[in-house]
Amino acid sequence: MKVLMVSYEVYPLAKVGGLADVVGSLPEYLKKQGIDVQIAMPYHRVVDAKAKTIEKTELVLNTEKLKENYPFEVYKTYLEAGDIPVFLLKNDRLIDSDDVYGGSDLALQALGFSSAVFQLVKILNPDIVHCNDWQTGMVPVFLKTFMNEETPKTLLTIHNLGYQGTFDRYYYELSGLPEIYWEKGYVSTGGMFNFLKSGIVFSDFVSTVSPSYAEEIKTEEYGMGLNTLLLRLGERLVGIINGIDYSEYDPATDKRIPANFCLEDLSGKKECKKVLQEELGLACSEKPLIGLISRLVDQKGLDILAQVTEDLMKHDLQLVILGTGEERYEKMFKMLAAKFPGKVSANITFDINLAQKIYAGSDMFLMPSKYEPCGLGQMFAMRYGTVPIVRFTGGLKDTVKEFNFETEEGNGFGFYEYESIKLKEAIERALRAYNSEKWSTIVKNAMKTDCSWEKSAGEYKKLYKRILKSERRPIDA
Ligand SMILES: Nc1ncnc2c1ncn2[C@@H]1O[C@H](COP(=O)(O)OP(=O)(O)O[C@H]2O[C@H](CO)[C@@H](O)[C@H](O)[C@H]2O)[C@@H](O)[C@H]1O
Repeated sequence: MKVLMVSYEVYPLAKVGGLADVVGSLPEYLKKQGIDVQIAMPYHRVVDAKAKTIEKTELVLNTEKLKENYPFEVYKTYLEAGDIPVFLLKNDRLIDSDDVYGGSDLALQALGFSSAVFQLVKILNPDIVHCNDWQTGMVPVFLKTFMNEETPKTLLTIHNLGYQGTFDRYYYELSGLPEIYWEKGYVSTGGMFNFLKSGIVFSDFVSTVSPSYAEEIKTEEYGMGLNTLLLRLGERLVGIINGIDYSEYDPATDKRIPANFCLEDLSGKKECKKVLQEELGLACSEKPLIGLISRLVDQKGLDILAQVTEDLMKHDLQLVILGTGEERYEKMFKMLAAKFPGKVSANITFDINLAQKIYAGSDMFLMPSKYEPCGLGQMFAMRYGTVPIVRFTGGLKDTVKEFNFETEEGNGFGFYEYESIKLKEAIERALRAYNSEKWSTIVKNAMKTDCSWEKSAGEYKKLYKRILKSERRPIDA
């Protein structure tokens, strides 16, 4: 079975968030399941610094379905893990920024890229095209509109419904697609061209990154205006929990952390904490150290955290933040660090090595998300013996269970209602547990939680088979 995965982010070539982690690691595990996987992504400028070798191919992909042609040259590299071919689609006019999402015209860039992928599909001839997020939402539209018998089936994975890629109608006119799609509301919401919705309407199957989120997005509360459409998908909407790469992220062998450790010998974790405290100017002590690594955006529950930070500071604890995002949150954490030196460290930067040190050196990991399609942070944290404190929503609900002092089951702490008081109570429960004799049991339970890709890659394989067997989905289903 041949699968072409299409994504804007692929770790290590270009990473902004969790999308990169998933598309950078899942293919290796799919290959182990016997699937022939290839990847297509834009040739972002950052790729040059991350790829070991890049070769130019003879291929040029014309965006002939669009009103104007934006030729994409095709380069090729490989993901070291699993030796997976990656096609890099290059057009310097459209990809004109050092930042993955910093392009001067992101709508045109994504439209051009998707149209070029359509041409690439005709050349590579996969059985399934597996698209990811709004940036690739137009690929299924081009495929279904101009399809013949050989056209592959399509799967669109939603990593985050909060980002739909909505743009002015002007871009729909550039797409060269039939006006009837607009009239029927297949490609728009509220008078705007909506890339993600287009992808959902035109894909054969849609998946998201946890079973709970797959249920949640059918409701008004989480559906971001697309709940009715998602509900109508019925069996064609599937939730598969993400995994993390257990060979790359292994506390027993990870070279990015100051000392290695494992379930049987946790002494290295203490060393990681000490070095982290020293590096970040925190007082070296046994006090519980809470880490938070996140894009600093509303989704991540930072508004309810803001309401309780002062109260939390009354406790004997330390807090390390790593993130970038909305200015108000960046400012909030900087001010907190200034007010509580030695107790709070705010690192407003993007640094994957520091992230690793925080996952390994913290005692607890905070993720109070308003919504969370899957969440990888809590998985990395647990792998490194760091106990998650989460809001039980989406993938957080599927991976973290409240520790029960009687049965000694559970790998973390959490709360359901999106309220600051509930968050504060969950943190306080974790702090009490830290000072109890049960703490090492909780740490070990977290480390024993299986977040590896093996099982989920098997689920994707089953889904691909199901997609191949099923009828093509009519556009207006
Ligand atoms: N400043 C910084 N420096 C270094 N590393 C940083 C960083 N800020 C964030 N990261 C890293 O970026 C990744 C974030 O992944 P998440 O899955 O937790 O969230 P994200 O919202 O980006 O992903 C979306 O897609 C993923 C993948 O499907 C879903 O799990 C998730 O729920 C959904 O919101 C982690 O690897 C984290 O360590």
